[in-house]
Amino acid sequence: MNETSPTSYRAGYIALIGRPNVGKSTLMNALMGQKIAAVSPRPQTTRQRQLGILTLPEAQLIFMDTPGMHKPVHKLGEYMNQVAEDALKDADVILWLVDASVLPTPEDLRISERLKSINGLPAVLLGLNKIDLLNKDLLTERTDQYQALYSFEQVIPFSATRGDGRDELMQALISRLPVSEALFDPDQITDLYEREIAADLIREAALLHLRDEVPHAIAVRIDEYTERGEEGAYIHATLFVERESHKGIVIGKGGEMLKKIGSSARQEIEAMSGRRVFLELKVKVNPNWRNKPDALRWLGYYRKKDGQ
Ligand SMILES: Nc1nc2c(ncn2[C@@H]2O[C@H](COP(=O)(O)OP(=O)(O)OP(=O)(O)O)[C@@H](O)[C@H]2O)c(=O)[nH]1
Repeated sequence: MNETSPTSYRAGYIALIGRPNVGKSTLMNALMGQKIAAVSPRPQTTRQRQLGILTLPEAQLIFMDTPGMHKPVHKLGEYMNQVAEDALKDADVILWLVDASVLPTPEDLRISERLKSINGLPAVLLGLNKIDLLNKDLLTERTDQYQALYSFEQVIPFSATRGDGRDELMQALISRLPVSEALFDPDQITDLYEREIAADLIREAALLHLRDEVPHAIAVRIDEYTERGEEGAYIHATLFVERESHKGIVIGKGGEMLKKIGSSARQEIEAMSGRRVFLELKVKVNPNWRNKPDALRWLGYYRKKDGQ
């Protein structure tokens, strides 16, 4: 097969869906060979849709990493669910990821009901992730349990962290993309600007270091992102929390916590951007920001498509 032939090249969109914490961002980062999506052990790390563009000699795979589908409890939650649904309609193939190490949950059931309620969906593949945590004898049984949820075109067991099944997964996806020329420049790997990625990495560092009740109420705004030539980049960012008490927790005793968050985030941003970074963080209270449409808008959580 001639790899450059326009009649054999494939390109298209792959929607990654699944309940929070099943490994969508981990898979995307692993396939891309670099970190472009925030990953953390806490659910709902991914808030906005973002593209990961992987250009290979035979195909261009455009991954849409979507926020985990969950029951919305505030406006931000509603926004996140809407983003996920939009991605489904735009996709050429849907990859529904589940955590094979556990039984299907009520949230998985909700997703299956949602998919069944949308007409004219593209092919839906089941990605059984985290098989490294599953006893091999259980794989068939677990596959049956998930297949009972939806009539999938194909089931692919894999492990995003260990790499098992990754080639099969890639082949399954590529074979379902339309024959097309590349849709993005081969050098482009994401549609997010570096500063948006940096904001996500700072939020991720905060999620990793903080205790349960605070993290979801944190938003990050990049106030300044300046190139300083050979010296690297200077970034000033504000972490918004909902309560005065949370501000104290984020800053920590003698500023220790904020220092830790800043130091982890700086290392991640340096790895992502390939240059030195000077990072300054500040914490501000914006009460109940998750329920304020104007705050959501200036923090970037509006639906770009509708211009809302
Ligand atoms: N053991 C194991 N852990 C995994 C695997 N894939 C992902 N994880 C872990 O699962 C957790 C959640 O991963 P994420 O990639 O953030 O999950 P997500 O589905 O993007 O989550 P949201 O952003 O909340 O929607 C992280 O701690 C990952 O390291 C896997 O194949 N095996």
